[in-house]
Amino acid sequence: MTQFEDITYEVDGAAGLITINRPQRYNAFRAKTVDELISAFQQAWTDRAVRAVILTGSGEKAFCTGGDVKQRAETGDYGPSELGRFRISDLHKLMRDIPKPVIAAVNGIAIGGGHVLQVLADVSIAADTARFGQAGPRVGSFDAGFGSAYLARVVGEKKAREIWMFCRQYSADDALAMGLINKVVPADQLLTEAKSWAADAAALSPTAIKFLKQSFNADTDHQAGLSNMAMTALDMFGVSPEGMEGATAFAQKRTPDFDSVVDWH
Ligand SMILES: CC(C)(COP(=O)(O)OP(=O)(O)OC[C@H]1O[C@@H](n2cnc3c(N)ncnc32)[C@H](O)[C@@H]1OP(=O)(O)O)[C@@H](O)C(=O)NCCC(=O)NCCSC(=O)c1cc(O)c2ccccc2c1O
Repeated sequence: MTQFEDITYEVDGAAGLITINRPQRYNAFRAKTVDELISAFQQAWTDRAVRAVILTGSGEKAFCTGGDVKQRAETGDYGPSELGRFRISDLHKLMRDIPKPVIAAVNGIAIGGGHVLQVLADVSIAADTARFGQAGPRVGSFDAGFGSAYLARVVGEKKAREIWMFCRQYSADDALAMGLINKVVPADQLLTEAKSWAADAAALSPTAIKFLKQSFNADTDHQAGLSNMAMTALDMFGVSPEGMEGATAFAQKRTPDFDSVVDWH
């Protein structure tokens, strides 16, 4: 089994269990974390014993809080990576393409790029203590690819626009009511519940599930092109004065002053 630094990966019954393990940063991801997540999802794809993948976060506070904003404030990027590029877009596509159900077990706050991961999971089960939301415009970032377009498919245009344009946080019950997640359970039952969903999937035809997942995806696969363009834009915006003001303000624990740096054209 591959040893990882930022995540853990184990096979538990029919489930490939991937846990983001950076609790000191509320399970925010850096480039290395994303490399490791890709590697774990690829292992799960080819392992016949794995019939569903569970994605969760370590500790009780956070599922994943997206990009590591402190790292970005320090270096303007998400740090070194195996292939020399930040592969979050590849991870998004992999979560969609892996022909097995991806179950997000949301154990705490899912925000920013961490929220996008739970949106892209095939199903999401949340602890009653979990919270949900987007944060990009607060920290000089955005996901104008799957993070916005696919979210709108999940919760509808009005709600998706509210989520991104006001950066509020929502409870697990709110998330369930808007169709953002599939089930809420007491926090101490979260992993048991997610594993039982994986076991249920394991009793079904793998090929039928593969065709169904590919069919569901086909209707939104064009969003991958949008995602490529959005990530190119984000690379440029992230290092702009406005993008950096958001990250720097977060790292310095102050309110961002976007007015002083915005380029109104
Ligand atoms: C998540 C919070 C709302 C929690 O607030 P709370 O008050 O409960 O806790 P603290 O704020 O005190 O946080 C505890 C502790 O964790 C650190 N931390 C939390 N989140 C992050 C993070 N994302 N990066 C680094 N560190 C984090 C926090 O600093 C505290 O540490 P101390 O040492 O001070 O104790 C709140 O923390 C919050 O709003 N967090 C930031 C959420 C956020 O803005 N996420 C990033 C959005 S941008 C993004 O995700 C993104 C995704 C992509 O896919 C990209 C792709 C390409 C380019 C850019 C991308 C990108 O930017």
